[in-house]
Amino acid sequence: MNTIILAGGKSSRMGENKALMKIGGKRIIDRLIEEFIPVSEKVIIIANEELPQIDDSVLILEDSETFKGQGPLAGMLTGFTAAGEGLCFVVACDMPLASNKLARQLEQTIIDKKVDAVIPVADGQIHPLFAVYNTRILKDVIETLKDDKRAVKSLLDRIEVEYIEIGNSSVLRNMNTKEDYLEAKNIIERRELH
Ligand SMILES: Nc1nc2c(ncn2[C@@H]2O[C@H](COP(=O)(O)OP(=O)(O)OP(=O)(O)O)[C@@H](O)[C@H]2O)c(=O)[nH]1
Repeated sequence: MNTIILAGGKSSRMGENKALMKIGGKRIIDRLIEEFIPVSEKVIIIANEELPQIDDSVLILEDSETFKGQGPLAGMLTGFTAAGEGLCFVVACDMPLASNKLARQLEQTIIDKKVDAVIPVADGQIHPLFAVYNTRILKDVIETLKDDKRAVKSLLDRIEVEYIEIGNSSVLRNMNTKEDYLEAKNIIERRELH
């Protein structure tokens, strides 16, 4: 499995690049790289601005010119193209609690069920930006973007998806605002103190 970290958003609600914010003295992007390198053949980051000092083993790419900045689907297009045939785990750069354990569970499910994507559901909410996809859906990603549909949900309507209920999980917590950041920071720093 390859891992694609989506980091090409505008972070407009946060007011600063979410990927580069620090928790416990470490940037969130570096936390994600460390978490997913051990379970990935390749880790690929899709970003639209410079990310300084990233681990040498990680590939950093930009959105394609055609769909630049058009949302997470544009990043998935670049990531799936670079990854080639096979399975890709997609994670947003604003999920500092993301764990490789859950990613591996999703990977096992996509292998067993032979579907196009496996997406976790928590508290009735789907999390397509923490999910495993088979890159054979690349053409569906392109068609969705060409139809000017930017929501990942529009892609899901075209492909075969297995949803897995995982209950109430902080692993899937994402951060859009300063308040979300402080909550995630508290959880992680408290955990790392013990
Ligand atoms: N490559 C790429 N990633 C994106 C793009 N838009 C959003 N993302 C990523 O998708 C994830 C979810 O993004 P959002 O929180 O919805 O959007 P955002 O632009 O980061 O933040 P806001 O500007 O506050 O909406 C984050 O990891 C973003 O970095 C894009 O156009 N290209």
